[in-house]
Amino acid sequence: MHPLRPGYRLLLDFAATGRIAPSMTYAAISIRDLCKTYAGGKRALDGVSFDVPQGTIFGLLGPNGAGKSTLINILAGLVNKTSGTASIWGFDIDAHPRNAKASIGIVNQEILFDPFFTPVETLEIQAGLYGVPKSERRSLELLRAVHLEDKANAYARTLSGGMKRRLMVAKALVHRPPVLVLDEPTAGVDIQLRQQLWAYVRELNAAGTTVVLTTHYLEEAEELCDRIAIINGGRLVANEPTTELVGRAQEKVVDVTVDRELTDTPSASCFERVEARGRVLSITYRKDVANAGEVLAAVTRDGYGIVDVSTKEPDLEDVFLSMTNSAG
Ligand SMILES: Nc1ncnc2c1ncn2[C@@H]1O[C@H](COP(=O)(O)OP(=O)(O)OP(=O)(O)O)[C@@H](O)[C@H]1O
Repeated sequence: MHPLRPGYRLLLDFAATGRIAPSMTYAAISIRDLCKTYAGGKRALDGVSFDVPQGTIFGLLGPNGAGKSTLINILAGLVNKTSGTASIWGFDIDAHPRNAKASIGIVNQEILFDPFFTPVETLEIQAGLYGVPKSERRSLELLRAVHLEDKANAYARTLSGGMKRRLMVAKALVHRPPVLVLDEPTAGVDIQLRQQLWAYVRELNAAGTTVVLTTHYLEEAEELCDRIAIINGGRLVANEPTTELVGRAQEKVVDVTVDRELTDTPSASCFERVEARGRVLSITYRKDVANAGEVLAAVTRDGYGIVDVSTKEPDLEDVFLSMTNSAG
């Protein structure tokens, strides 16, 4: 038996199977009534409660200053909460801080590592900090996974910004945490690298890792995340499957091309707004007030023939703005 730290015993189970054993009994992360008031009196979190289900890619969204980093830093053990509870992989962060820490890998917004170590040394040192035995380290495998194998022996200070960020991801994974948190991982990363990073996130998730990410790229959250929570001003304003959240945007736009130049702009009580350009009418309506058939019928009532119709589904940006505005 290895002289293991308590947290590492847990990790051996993951290492033995090569997969993270799912359990139906607890959420990957569970947060209840979490509050944080900073020393100066700023209330950054105000009674936040939610669960991150195991096996999901979970998006945590919110405008600048919403409290996302505060929440992640509490999970990481870097910020002390004022009240409430949080557990990671079933381990309460107060009662079992070591096991809780061993269960999570966090990629912070800031790039943090010693510029004089090489990537492979950086990962070996991190593995040492987590008590991962030498025989179970996989520094080169991780560097390959984040496309840095050819930089394994370069000084970290010579890496580009995108490479450093990928090294941060590899560093967060050395102890095989079942939960990976990425705090704004793609800020300042170009499109190609971003796609590589997301492809790797999807791979990790497919192998069983629960992923939590904060991002300002709403369309990415929409594309990647199974479920999205939105915080604003320290409060949770939404926590739903992505499809339901998007479905909650009530406004819909239908572009109608008519059979002749528009001489006047048709109006109807079911239209929220109308814009006319040449032969095209862009009509905004509320899904809870009217349907597309009623909107089109109103256009033909005005004597226009319809040549073409296209609709635009609301994206997360619309939902996000309407929710954060109404909560504010
Ligand atoms: N150490 C601190 N002391 C005092 N106030 C703080 C401290 N850290 C954060 N805050 C304040 O708490 C609030 C929440 O900040 P936090 O960094 O958690 O937000 P965020 O959602 O992560 O924002 P961003 O997307 O800009 O990183 C902000 O008003 C911030 O100014």
